[in-house]
Amino acid sequence: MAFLFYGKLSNISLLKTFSYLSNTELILNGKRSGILQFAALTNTGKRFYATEKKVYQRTKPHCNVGTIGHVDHGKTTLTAAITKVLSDQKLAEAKKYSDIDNAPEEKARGITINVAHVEYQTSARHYGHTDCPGHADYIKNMITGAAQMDGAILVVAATDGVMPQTREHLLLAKQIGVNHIVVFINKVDAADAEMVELVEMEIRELMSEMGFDGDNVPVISGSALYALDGKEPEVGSKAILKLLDEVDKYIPTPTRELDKPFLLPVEHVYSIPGRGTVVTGRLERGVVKKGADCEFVGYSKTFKSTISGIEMFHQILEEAQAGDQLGALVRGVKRDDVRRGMVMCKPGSVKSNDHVEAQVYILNKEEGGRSKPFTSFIQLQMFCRTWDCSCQVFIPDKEMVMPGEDSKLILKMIRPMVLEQGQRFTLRDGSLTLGTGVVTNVLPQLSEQERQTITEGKKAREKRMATQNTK
Ligand SMILES: Nc1nc2c(ncn2[C@@H]2O[C@H](COP(=O)(O)OP(=O)(O)OP(=O)(O)O)[C@@H](O)[C@H]2O)c(=O)[nH]1
Ligand SMILES: [Mg+2]
Repeated sequence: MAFLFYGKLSNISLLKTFSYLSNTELILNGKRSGILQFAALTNTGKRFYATEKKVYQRTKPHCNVGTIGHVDHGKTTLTAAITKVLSDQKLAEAKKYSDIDNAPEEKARGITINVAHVEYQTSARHYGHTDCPGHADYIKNMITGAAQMDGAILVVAATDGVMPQTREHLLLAKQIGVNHIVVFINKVDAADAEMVELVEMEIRELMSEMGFDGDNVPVISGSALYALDGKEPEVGSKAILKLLDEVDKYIPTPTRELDKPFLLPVEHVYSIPGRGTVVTGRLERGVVKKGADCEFVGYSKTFKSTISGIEMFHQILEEAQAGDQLGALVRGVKRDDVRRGMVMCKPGSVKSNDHVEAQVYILNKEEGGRSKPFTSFIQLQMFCRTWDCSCQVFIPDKEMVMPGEDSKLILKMIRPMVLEQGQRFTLRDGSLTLGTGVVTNVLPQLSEQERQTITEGKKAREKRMATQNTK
């Protein structure tokens, strides 16, 4: 943030010399007062300074990427090098290594993640780029979607080749649906050509083994350090530009949520005398028009209706877009037919389900989680969109999950709800948040008998808890 002006507010004439001030952030007596408005300034007589605040201009498609890979392979150096090389073309602000590595803390659902968000552009796109300082931060960031990646740059040092965290990050990326990965073989200044070739073969093989298109993934080799230091452009800055070119081409621009069939998780249901039933919520995706057919799905029910009116802030709309908080008047639906947690969507566009595979990060005690591990068959409450539902947990590939670990889990729910691949959720045990996760696979629906077993398990558990409390 550029420091522009410091003075007394009574001195308005001085302010006017800064014609671009209407686009600046005002800090009054140390407190941020939002975007500067001339009208708000007159006669306050307080000391202030104004700083420039950049406004995001949507001129290019946006895409979120990040660097992943083994410790010390050069993820942060590469991030800094990208901003350096692009700043020479006025497409980024150069960030120093230390600016990136001192990542600020971010809270994502009770979990603290150190994550640096860097911004840059190529001629084709605008990028948000995530770099984390440590392995644990990568794991948490990827699972919670703190900065959801549309694609990633896998950094592999030519001096080391594939290492345990190279595998782990790739596996996690595959698991949570980051399918487009561009590889950067780094540190070629410290390895011979033969070595670089071997590492490329190794990484292609590993990626194929994990279900990526190993034969065709773009692999670029270079030296992030040389690019950052402005040395030997062939392996330095030119390699970075080649990498960015491949990122532009290989990682698809995410489809805009507006292009998808509409979906609204129901928050509240009201009955308005003389008019009918109104459901409210935030439109998660798509565009909804007055007169459109809709379907309600959730809590084992599915039924159709028509949207006869849309309102936002007590004003009537013809059409609402993803992101809008709206109320929809629905024809022929009784108040008791709909409840919070159902979704209102384009007919046939989603299904409910009660059995999923997920990748979950379990909070440790400091993050507000449990202090003890848990094993299969534990009953938890799953919170997702506007609903919550009891579920039974299975750990498919280990005995128990420790706090602070991530794990694959199978979740069986007491009743079918709308669940989709890529959806994020929280697991809670009473008032304790146990973990956060992402649905990686929707599995075949449970049989009635299986669901009954979970219901009985839940009742038995509640009874046990009740007797424990009365003792
Ligand atoms: N020779 C050489 N060294 C490099 C290159 N890129 C990075 N390094 C060095 O490798 C070390 C680790 O680089 P970082 O960028 O911190 O690696 P990182 O992957 O971010 O490491 P973590 O965040 O700790 O996982 C540093 O000492 C860098 O200077 C390169 O292209 N060539
Ligand atoms: Mg780093």
